[in-house]
Amino acid sequence: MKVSVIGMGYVGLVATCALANSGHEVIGIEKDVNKLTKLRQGKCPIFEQGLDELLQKLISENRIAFSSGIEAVNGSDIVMLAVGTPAMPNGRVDLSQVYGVVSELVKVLDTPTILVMKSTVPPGTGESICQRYLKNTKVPIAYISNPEFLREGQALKDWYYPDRIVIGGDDDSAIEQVKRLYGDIDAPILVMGITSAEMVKYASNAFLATKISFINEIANLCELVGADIDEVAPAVGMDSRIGKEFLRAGLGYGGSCFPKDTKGLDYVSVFKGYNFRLLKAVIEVNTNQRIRAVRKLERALDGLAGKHVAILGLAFKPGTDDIREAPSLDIIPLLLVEGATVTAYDPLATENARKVLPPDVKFADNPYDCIEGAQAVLLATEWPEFSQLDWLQARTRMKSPYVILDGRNALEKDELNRLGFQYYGIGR
Ligand SMILES: NC(=O)C1=CN([C@@H]2O[C@H](COP(=O)(O)OP(=O)(O)OC[C@H]3O[C@@H](n4cnc5c(N)ncnc54)[C@H](O)[C@@H]3O)[C@@H](O)[C@H]2O)C=CC1
Ligand SMILES: O=C(O)[C@H]1O[C@H](OP(=O)(O)OP(=O)(O)OC[C@H]2O[C@@H](n3ccc(=O)[nH]c3=O)[C@H](O)[C@@H]2O)[C@H](O)[C@@H](O)[C@@H]1O
Repeated sequence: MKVSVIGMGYVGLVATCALANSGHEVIGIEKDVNKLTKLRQGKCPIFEQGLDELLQKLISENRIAFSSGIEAVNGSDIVMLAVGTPAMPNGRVDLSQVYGVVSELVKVLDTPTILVMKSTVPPGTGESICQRYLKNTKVPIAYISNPEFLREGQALKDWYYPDRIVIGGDDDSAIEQVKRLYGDIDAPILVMGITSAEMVKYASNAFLATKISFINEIANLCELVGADIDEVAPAVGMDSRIGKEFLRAGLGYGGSCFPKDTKGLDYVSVFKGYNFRLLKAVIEVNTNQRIRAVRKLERALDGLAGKHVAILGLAFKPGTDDIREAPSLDIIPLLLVEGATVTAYDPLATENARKVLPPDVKFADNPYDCIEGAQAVLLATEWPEFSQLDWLQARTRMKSPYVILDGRNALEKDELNRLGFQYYGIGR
């Protein structure tokens, strides 16, 4: 099939490469000329294991193309939208990129097509687009909601092996065409109304965020009653009705989607006159989890003023250079405000973090230099290299009282205590 994908962010680029790799004729459309130049050279603007290689292979085999002009969509069987839907400060979803593209599309399209919404948009958006933009177009444009569930760091695997494919629409022929798009993927395909498909995406992210905030609350309680979350969480998760995934306690969820989608769904609820209390609590617990970490450091160091804290890990999770809504970005400014000195290290995300963190943060080239002279280490992202660190050597680089706050429960507590550290985890 001939497919245009608009927006070469994370999702758009993965979709473009994966669809081209599946044999579709794909053109990726991006308005940011810097990104476009990189893409044409075979360089991904984001880090994702295996994506650079796939992009280069597709370019060398002439199986992928990029354009900055939206007119390139003409002749496509499917036009897929993967532009950003960021949160506004009040939590409302900023749909300006989506509406901007849709209003341009209806002007330039001169061949019938199917508009497939990959971006995460609040329930009701698709119906509103159909009413406002797709009623009296020059050529017929069908609308399909097709939310994406991939995770950063394993995006290609998630694309090819999804748990389900959700197709929301009411045009049978368009639904069949979109099913063909995923013809090589072996997964259940669920067809439903447009608004239900949009809700599936928000409900899924909100539920996963709820699991994380729930286990964080249990971990906080474990600390008070003397239980160990490492023993509790796996045993709880073994109940197949609960499931073992997303029960890792830590500094709370970050990333480009859970924070914005939970706030976005809460905004929709308020707007519709519904008080989604549980969701509000999930968001509040997530914020508090960062603050609790700062307070733990403050107690362990007997105040933060004049103390040196080393931060290991800046990305919102390992395997990515993405720092959007990362716990480190909330915690570091709090430490600075309390008068601490901060050094930081991340194997991939330093350059991205440097652009947004205050200038007084010092960045190290390796974990040992980061730890040098620090009284406390906060492990904020569970990169494997941190668990494999020579902690004995690390201790010789630190100063008393040798505090480790393991914000991801990724380190060997007993071993670190044996080496003379004051170890603190989350609920262990
Ligand atoms: N990042 C992720 O892991 C996932 C994201 N999503 C959803 O996918 C959507 C996209 O997310 P990201 O890829 O992270 O977004 P992003 O914000 O990183 O990228 C969006 C891209 O669209 C481009 N763009 C905006 N307007 C354009 C226009 N008129 N013409 C051409 N290009 C245009 C921007 O320049 C940018 O490169 C969001 O709705 C997000 O919620 C869904 C699942 C996973
Ligand atoms: O809508 C999206 O953008 C995507 O959001 C998440 O994917 P992603 O943000 O890439 O990352 P996750 O692996 O889900 O982790 C999100 C955050 O939760 C945290 N987390 C995750 C699991 C856990 O048990 N505990 C925990 O604190 C991670 O550290 C990370 O900060 C979802 O997992 C995807 O299904 C979804 O498509």
